[in-house]
Amino acid sequence: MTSVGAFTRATLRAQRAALARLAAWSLAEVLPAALVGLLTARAVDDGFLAGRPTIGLLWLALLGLAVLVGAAGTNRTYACLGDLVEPFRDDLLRRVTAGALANATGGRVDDAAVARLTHQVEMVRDTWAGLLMVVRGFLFAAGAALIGLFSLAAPVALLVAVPVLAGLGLFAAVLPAMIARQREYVRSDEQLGQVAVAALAGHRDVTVSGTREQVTRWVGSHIDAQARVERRLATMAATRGLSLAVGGWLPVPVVLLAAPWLVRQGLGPGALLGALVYVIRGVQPALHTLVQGVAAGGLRFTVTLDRLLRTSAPADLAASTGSAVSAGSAGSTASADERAATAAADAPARAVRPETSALSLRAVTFRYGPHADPVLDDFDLDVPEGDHLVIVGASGVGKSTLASLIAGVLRPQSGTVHIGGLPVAGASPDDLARRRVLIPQEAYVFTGTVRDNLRYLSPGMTDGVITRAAARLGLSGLVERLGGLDATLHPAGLSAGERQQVALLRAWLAPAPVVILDEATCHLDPAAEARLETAFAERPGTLLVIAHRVSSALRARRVLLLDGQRAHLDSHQGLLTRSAAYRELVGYWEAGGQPVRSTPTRGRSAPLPTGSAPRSSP
Ligand SMILES: Nc1ncnc2c1ncn2[C@@H]1O[C@H](COP(=O)(O)OP(=O)(O)OP(=O)(O)O)[C@@H](O)[C@H]1O
Repeated sequence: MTSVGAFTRATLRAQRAALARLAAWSLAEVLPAALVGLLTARAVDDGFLAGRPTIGLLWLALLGLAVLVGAAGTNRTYACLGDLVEPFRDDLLRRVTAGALANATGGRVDDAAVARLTHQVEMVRDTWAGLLMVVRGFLFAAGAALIGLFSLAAPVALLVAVPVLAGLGLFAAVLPAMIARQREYVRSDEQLGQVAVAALAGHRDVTVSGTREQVTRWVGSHIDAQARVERRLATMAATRGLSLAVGGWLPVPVVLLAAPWLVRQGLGPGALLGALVYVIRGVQPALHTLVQGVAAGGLRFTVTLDRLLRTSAPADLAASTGSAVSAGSAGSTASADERAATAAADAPARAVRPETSALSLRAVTFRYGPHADPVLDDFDLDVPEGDHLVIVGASGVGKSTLASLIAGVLRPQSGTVHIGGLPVAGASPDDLARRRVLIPQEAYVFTGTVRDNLRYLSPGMTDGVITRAAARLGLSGLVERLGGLDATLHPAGLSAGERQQVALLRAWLAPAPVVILDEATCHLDPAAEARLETAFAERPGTLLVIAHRVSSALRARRVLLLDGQRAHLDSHQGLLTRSAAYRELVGYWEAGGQPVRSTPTRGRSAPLPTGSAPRSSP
């Protein structure tokens, strides 16, 4: 990848002629700065102090002429700046566009990314222009002042040069740390933005699932991090002030303290005044502009250009993927998710990060209120990777509560829950979202395009993958009925079954390897339910189903029966043989009724056997 230094050097080399023109007009611009001290000294020593005010005024008139030449120079430097900056912007834009094309997946360019990058290019162009003017201004203005000072009084020039160089050295020494802090700032600013957008976009889910407190903590931790970074940045600003004090202000007392000695060396009062004018009007503002300009725009320029060059390096990308433009070949995060989903849609037998799909609950106790009976009491459960577990039990026994505890939507009062080795307590919403998707009985859809509803858990998913997944789940007809991916979906216009199918397709596309269906097919007919459940069982990862019909239990590898007093884990056949409660439950189902809870009291759940063999593909 091209570095910021290499890119700017190459740009400057390619624009030598424009740089030479800028330098020539800059010389004209700094003419007054070079002459101001000399002409002031002449006006005072040869004119006003010598009793010849006309001569003094003539010297000042000459200074006025120099100011006019300087103004013309300033005017022309801006025209030259355009010649330097516009080709720089064009180069960068070309590079960014080429990078976006190379990053395109499935023939689609990420429009939002291109818009963001283009905006950043404009920002880099502006800061580049500012930086050129600041550095050029310092070199010419401070150079002119020091040359003027030298020709007026060489010893004063030497006295001034020492603190100026010390101030510059101090600034140069802290510059790398400043760049690092600025980079940290940009990164944490971006992260906070992403977190805020995620929290805002999901506020309905957050409210519905009662996770407001966790999300508030999560956003709050990013705000605190941002505040810490800003404080560190402010400390750097203080160091900047120190270098300005040394380089810009120290020369004044140095010259004043040395004044008696300078006068003894034969320096007239006019020359002394002229020397101070060079320091106060020339060196000091030049240094101030340099330090402030480099610290603000320069740091932004370096950090933003660095990020642009990193994110839009078509050559590097082509090298890493073997092809500059090839469907599904780019190395971005979105395309990685897409590859996972493509694998899920096209080759269900292939594993999607199965190492993250095992579940375990240890000594979990949960109650809804401090004085309520525990819904789960000292409860243990192990679900191995790739399992297909159906949870059954009477209404109100705690099946949805268990699903919410596994998903991290509820937190137990005691005990631990792990998904793929990750402790659910304290996991961020992002971490949880990467591992599990929970579809409740009342599916969540929102007003927006069908595509946005389906990509809600997998942003960046291409239409091709969505269409293939819909076909795989037998939901192409639904997508067509809804008017296609571009059509706007109005939740009120959908039946409960259609809402469930949208949510199921969305869950299928999600990168999470653990899928929890909490009566998520209860509004579908048995045939549709069977088709969708079978498809989810073939999806790589672990599947948990809270059963609505006995047929779900027949399809599962294992069945977990919650009966209030005990929990039983076995195959459907095994439970039929061994558990009277299960036989009763199946009897209710077969009679077309809803099982009701028969045992209101709860005791310690029986320790459950921990199945170990992974589910095999049917
Ligand atoms: N938010 C809540 N506040 C207080 N109690 C609750 C809450 N949600 C559920 N409960 C109670 O917790 C117990 C378990 O409820 P849960 O919904 O987990 O059972 P379930 O087995 O999923 O029932 P169903 O099959 O009817 O959905 C029930 O007694 C229920 O009334």
